[in-house]
Amino acid sequence: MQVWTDVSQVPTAWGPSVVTLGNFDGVHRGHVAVLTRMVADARAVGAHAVAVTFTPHPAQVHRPLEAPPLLLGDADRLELLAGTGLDAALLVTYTLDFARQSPEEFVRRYLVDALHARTVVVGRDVRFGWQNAGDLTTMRRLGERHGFTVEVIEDVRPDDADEPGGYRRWSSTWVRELLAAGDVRAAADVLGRTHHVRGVVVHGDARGRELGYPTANLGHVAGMVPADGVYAGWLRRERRADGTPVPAAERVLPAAVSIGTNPTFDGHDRRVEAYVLDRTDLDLYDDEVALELVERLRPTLRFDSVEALLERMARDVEDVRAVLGLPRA
Ligand SMILES: Cc1cc2nc3c(=O)[nH]c(=O)nc-3n(C[C@H](O)[C@H](O)[C@H](O)COP(=O)(O)O)c2cc1C
Ligand SMILES: Nc1ncnc2c1ncn2[C@@H]1O[C@H](COP(=O)(O)OP(=O)(O)O)[C@@H](O)[C@H]1O
Repeated sequence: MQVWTDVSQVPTAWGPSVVTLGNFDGVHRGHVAVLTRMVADARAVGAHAVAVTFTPHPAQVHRPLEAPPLLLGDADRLELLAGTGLDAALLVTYTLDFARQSPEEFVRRYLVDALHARTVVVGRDVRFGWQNAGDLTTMRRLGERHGFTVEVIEDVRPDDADEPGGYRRWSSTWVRELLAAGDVRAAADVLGRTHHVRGVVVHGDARGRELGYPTANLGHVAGMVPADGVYAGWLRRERRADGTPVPAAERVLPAAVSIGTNPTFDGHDRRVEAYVLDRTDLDLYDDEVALELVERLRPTLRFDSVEALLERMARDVEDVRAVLGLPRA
């Protein structure tokens, strides 16, 4: 998949294209269903499939105080978009200047002149252009003027959509709610994969090693951090600080993940840290790692003594083994 960060980077001879617009935060099952179908349609008519997407999230520009936490960082979002088979993604830097374009200007510059859109795929509730002035009717009118068709995508429903109790459409909002409640299992059902966060390993309070549980502390976490608590998961070593490759057998390691302020030690900062089971020999400092969160085991607790915390951590580790299907120690 080609990635352009500005419309000027689109090759002049690019196209024809089938284009869709969206934030695609989380690249959840609804997004994937729409995008894979769009890719198939584009292939069938010999066109390129392109997604136009934005960074930062428009809500962060227009309503920074109310903007939702993003499920994924840009790198992960692009990687998952690439996985759907898209030929290209145009990652537009979203600024107030960009937002000031009229619906007509945006469509002409981006969809028509640069991407040579033959088909534009949108949801029924699409809004675009300054003050969200453009809607589906506007897009259809612009399509007639500029020679593209508009395809409206209906909700792709979960298989059990007709179950009693009704259904809820797959959405980024739903995933955020589930993560805020710590329900990473249910979030995985909506995402179609295990949720992960990513960061570079930084120095913590140098206590973990003394306790017998060294933990890799994540700095600058990308991706939505779920509710405080202890989680079973996997630590994926993605990039070593010195650029040397990680041996295949050392890439994905079982981990007990702690998210919280370490109240037992009167901590204040919220930490995201992971203990790799049965290892004390790792050096993860400055490595980029992803933490896949499979199941929440318990809330974060304030223990009366370090011994009580250690006893509980030993149990956590056994719970992690059970969740991940690893043999007991
Ligand atoms: C599996 C696991 C469970 C944990 N549970 C708690 C907890 O319930 N309460 C708490 O205060 N700290 C908890 N911690 C965090 C420890 O307090 C923390 O790892 C320790 O203070 C080391 O900090 P450091 O990495 O900054 O050196 C947990 C850590 C792990 C790995
Ligand atoms: N099993 C392990 N899980 C996580 N990190 C480990 C492990 N073994 C060694 N390490 C290394 O030890 C560091 C954590 O040690 P710790 O004493 O908790 O110090 P700090 O919290 O100050 O970084 C990690 O960043 C990593 O480089």
